[in-house]
Amino acid sequence: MTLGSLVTNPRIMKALIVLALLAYIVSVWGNLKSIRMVNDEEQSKKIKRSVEEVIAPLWDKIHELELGTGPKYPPVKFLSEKDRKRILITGGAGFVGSHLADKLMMDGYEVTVVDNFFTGRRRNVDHWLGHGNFELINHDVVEPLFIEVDQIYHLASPASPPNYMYNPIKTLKTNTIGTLNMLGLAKRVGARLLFASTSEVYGDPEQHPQPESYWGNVNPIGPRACYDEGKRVAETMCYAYQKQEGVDVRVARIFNTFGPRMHMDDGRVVSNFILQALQGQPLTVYGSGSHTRSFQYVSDLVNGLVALMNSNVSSPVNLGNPEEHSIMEFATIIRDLVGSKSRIANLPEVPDDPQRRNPAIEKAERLLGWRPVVPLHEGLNRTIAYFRRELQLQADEYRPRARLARTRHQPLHRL
Ligand SMILES: O=c1ccn([C@@H]2O[C@H](COP(=O)(O)OP(=O)(O)O[C@H]3OC[C@@H](O)[C@H](O)[C@H]3O)[C@@H](O)[C@H]2O)c(=O)[nH]1
Repeated sequence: MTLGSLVTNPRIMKALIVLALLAYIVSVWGNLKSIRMVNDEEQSKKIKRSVEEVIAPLWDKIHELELGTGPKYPPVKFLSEKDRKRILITGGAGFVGSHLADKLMMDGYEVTVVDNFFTGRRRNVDHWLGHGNFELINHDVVEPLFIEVDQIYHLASPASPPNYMYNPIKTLKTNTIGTLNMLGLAKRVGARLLFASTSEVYGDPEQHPQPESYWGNVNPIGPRACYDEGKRVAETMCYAYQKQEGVDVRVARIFNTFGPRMHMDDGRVVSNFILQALQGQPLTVYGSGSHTRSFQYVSDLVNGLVALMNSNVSSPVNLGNPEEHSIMEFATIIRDLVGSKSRIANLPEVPDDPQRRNPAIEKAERLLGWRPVVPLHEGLNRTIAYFRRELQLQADEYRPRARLARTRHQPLHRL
């Protein structure tokens, strides 16, 4: 059969056309496949690149941790096992408690902070989180606590008048049931307990300055009674446990204290005046402003608490700075230090407000070798700097306002 006859044969011709078509399809499919393979390769390279970008910082972090260059803590002294006491601070995330935690941590002790975060804040102690000597427990002292410790600083309680008056029953429970629970713990584990009492046990004092021997002048049914009487009965409990159960107790009567980490809007006079001066608001003086207070800086107080805890003085000791000012003087001092043009506004006086307060500190000087050393202006400047920073940090989120007391003449005047 010749080639010509093959081409002219229609059946063979059809078969040749089908074959040619098949060959074409196969070649097109082959080309497509090779194009797809090139795309796939590029895609997987891209994915690999972006995964590397995400993972790289994690590798750096792991490397950092391996080298021990992770979170940086303030320098901590090394103490041998024998000297490294286990210390509990109730209310340790609060204003005074967190400064005390700093000191005890830096001195090398094992510190357990217990707080219910009613007025305490996690960020006051978050620079210690993760440290081997530090533990933070979210717990309310109104419930019993079972841990092993050598010393207990029992500070848990709201301290600013608007805060402690906000829920008087809770303030009473914290100072009574809470103190019973902590004394029970001290008894069980043989720990020494220091109770943070207050100058408010002297009420509106008729003796001036106030020595520890003064019994006070407290209205037992007034608006401040939940705190004043709560603290007074807590002192009674300490000495009952000492007498009946042999618990080793210390009682610090703490006078007005200020410093960084005070709540900006907790309603105390220092925080109110600084905030008002920084925001150009009127400084609110309750009554004529002739009543007096004596203010100590927080680091002085912390040194006093530690000296008292480690002393052999078990009767109450005043801790305060005897430099006394009228509230009106105090308003002008703060306004001048802030450099503010705020005016001073006199509001109605608050009920049962103690008229004069000044600590007699001879006992602390004689028996503890302690006296306050930070001058008022220096402490105020540090506190003002802290409030300025806080206001900047919070500028985008929320504008704190000074909190005003409830007065005899409700509602409060508009300023
Ligand atoms: O805006 C304000 C706030 C307060 N004040 C006055 O300033 C004085 C001090 O008031 P604070 O609220 O700071 O503190 P107080 O002295 O009343 O109570 C304090 O006493 C000692 C501690 O135990 C407690 O921290 C707290 O109860 C009071 O006379 C108060 O009436 C003002 O005039 N204007």
